[in-house]
Amino acid sequence: MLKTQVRHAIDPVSAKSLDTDQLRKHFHVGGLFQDNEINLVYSHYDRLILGSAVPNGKTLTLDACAPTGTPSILDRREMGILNIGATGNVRVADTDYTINNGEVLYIGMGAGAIEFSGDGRFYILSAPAHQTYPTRMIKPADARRVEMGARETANERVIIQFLHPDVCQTCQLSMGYTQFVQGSVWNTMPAHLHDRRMEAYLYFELPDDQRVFHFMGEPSQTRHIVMANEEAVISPPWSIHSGAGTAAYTFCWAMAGDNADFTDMDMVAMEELK
Ligand SMILES: O=C[C@H](O)[C@@H](O)CC(=O)C(=O)O
Ligand SMILES: [Zn+2]
Repeated sequence: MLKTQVRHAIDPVSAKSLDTDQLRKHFHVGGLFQDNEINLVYSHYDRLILGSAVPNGKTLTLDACAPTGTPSILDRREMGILNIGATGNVRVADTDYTINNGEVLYIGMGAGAIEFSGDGRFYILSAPAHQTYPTRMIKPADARRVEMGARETANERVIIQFLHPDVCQTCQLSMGYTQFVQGSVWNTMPAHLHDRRMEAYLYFELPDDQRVFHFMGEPSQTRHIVMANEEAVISPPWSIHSGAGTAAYTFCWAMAGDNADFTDMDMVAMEELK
């Protein structure tokens, strides 16, 4: 079963006035990863689609998706899929790809219908594309690893870059995940902005009774959204995106927009945060 929802873009002036419920309605994405369902959220920030497929032993097919208006979802789009569950299978254009936990499949524009099966919990990301790049599997050993932070500041972590210009060519999608060294809980602090690109985070591998306080908003108007395991949050181009967990976790980040240069970000000085 395919379920879709659309989230319109909110400007920073409007966002200042939102209360907790309204902030969550616009930016927080809960209820993903339901057995036997494909759940997609079509965001108007750079038209990124994020979502999930949990085949739970059956076969789930993703083909037409009403918000894109095309016969098949990838007619004018590219896709990245991360498996956060047990080993599963994705079938694209008559080829079967076995995807283990922590591996990423890139699917180029025009691939046609996508079939999910096996025991995977698939996190799906898709952005508009202008040309076809080859569909391919990317394992953690093929990805770029960037070590960041320090134990003293509780932000020691490794950023593992899968859809990155040095690893896998894409039109605009960039994607990977960040893992923590034990005891570190802060992601993306010091914070940054990149008005050229929106971003989405999926928090996972977080114990069910723990939470991540995700920080968003303009640097001088920060707000927090409390995140549980396997929940996602949409980060507008004008917003910081940072989090602190009450326990360790992993998170998948993905971006769409202009300039796929990962390092093209504007750091926010601590004194600017309010
Ligand atoms: O623009 C890049 C993204 O915000 C993330 O890659 C940041 C991140 O994974 C981290 O600092 O832990
Ligand atoms: Zn970022």
